[in-house]
Amino acid sequence: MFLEIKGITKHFGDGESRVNVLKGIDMSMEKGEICALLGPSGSGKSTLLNILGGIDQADDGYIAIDGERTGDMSEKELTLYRRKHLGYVFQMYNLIPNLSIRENIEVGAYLSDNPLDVDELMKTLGLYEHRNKLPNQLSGGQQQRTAIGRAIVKNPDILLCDEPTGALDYHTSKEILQLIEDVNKKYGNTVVIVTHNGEIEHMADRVVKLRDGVIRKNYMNEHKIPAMDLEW
Ligand SMILES: Nc1ncnc2c1ncn2[C@@H]1O[C@H](COP(=O)(O)OP(=O)(O)OP(=O)(O)O)[C@@H](O)[C@H]1O
Repeated sequence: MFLEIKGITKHFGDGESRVNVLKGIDMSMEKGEICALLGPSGSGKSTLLNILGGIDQADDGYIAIDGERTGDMSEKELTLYRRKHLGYVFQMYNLIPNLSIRENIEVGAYLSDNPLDVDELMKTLGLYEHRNKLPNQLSGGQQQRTAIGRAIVKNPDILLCDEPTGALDYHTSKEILQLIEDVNKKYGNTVVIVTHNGEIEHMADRVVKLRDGVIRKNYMNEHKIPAMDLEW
C-alpha cells in the first residue's frame, strides 16, 4: 500500500463553536490510483486533502506515504517532503501574474530534485505556443493547465486536486480531466480529486464518499470511463 490514512480526526474551534470535521478517517491507496473524493458541502473533503498535503495538521491518526509517517517529521523535513513529493492543484489557479507561463511552471521545477522536462511538459499540456505569455493573456482553461503543469513538473508521487474544474465550463472541464488522466497514465502519479461533480467518480479507480466527517463509501470502480466520455 502506497498511501495510508489511519484514524484521522480533526476539529475546528472550541467550546460551543467546536466542530468535529473529521471523525476517524481510514483509507489507503496504491501507487498510480486515481481517487475521487466526494461528499456534500461541509463534509470535510478539503480538510482531509489539506491534511494529506501537509497544509493542515490532524488532531489524531497518521498519514504514511510509502511507509513514511508525515507526523514523525520535523517542520523542516515536512516542508522538504511536501516540496518534493506533493503537487497541489486548486480551483483558483494561483499563478504568479508577472511571470510568463514557462516561468510559472519552472517555479515548480526548481522545487524538485527530479523535475520533468519543462518543454516536453508544456507540449503535453498544449501550452508550448503560449509559453512567453502572461497568465492574464490566457483563458481559464489554459491557466488551469499551467497550474497543473506547475504541480506536475516536480513529478510528484501524489497529485492533490481540490475542485480542479470548479471555475471552468463544461468543455474545458473535460479537457482538464483528460489532462489529469493523461498525466496519471504517463507519469504514474497517485491522484486525489476532491469534487462536487458526481460524474468524475466514473473516471476514478477508487471512489470515496464522505458525509459528516466519516467515510460512508469506499469502493473500486469495476469499469472506468475515460474522462473524454464523461457527461453531465
Ligand atoms: N479553518 C477553519 N476554521 C473553522 N472551521 C473550518 C475551517 N476549515 C473548515 N472548517 C469547517 O469544517 C467543515 C468542513 O469543511 P471542508 O472545507 O473540509 O468541507 P468540504 O467538504 O470541502 O466542503 P465544500 O465542498 O463546501 O468545499 C465546514 O463546516 C467548515 O466550516
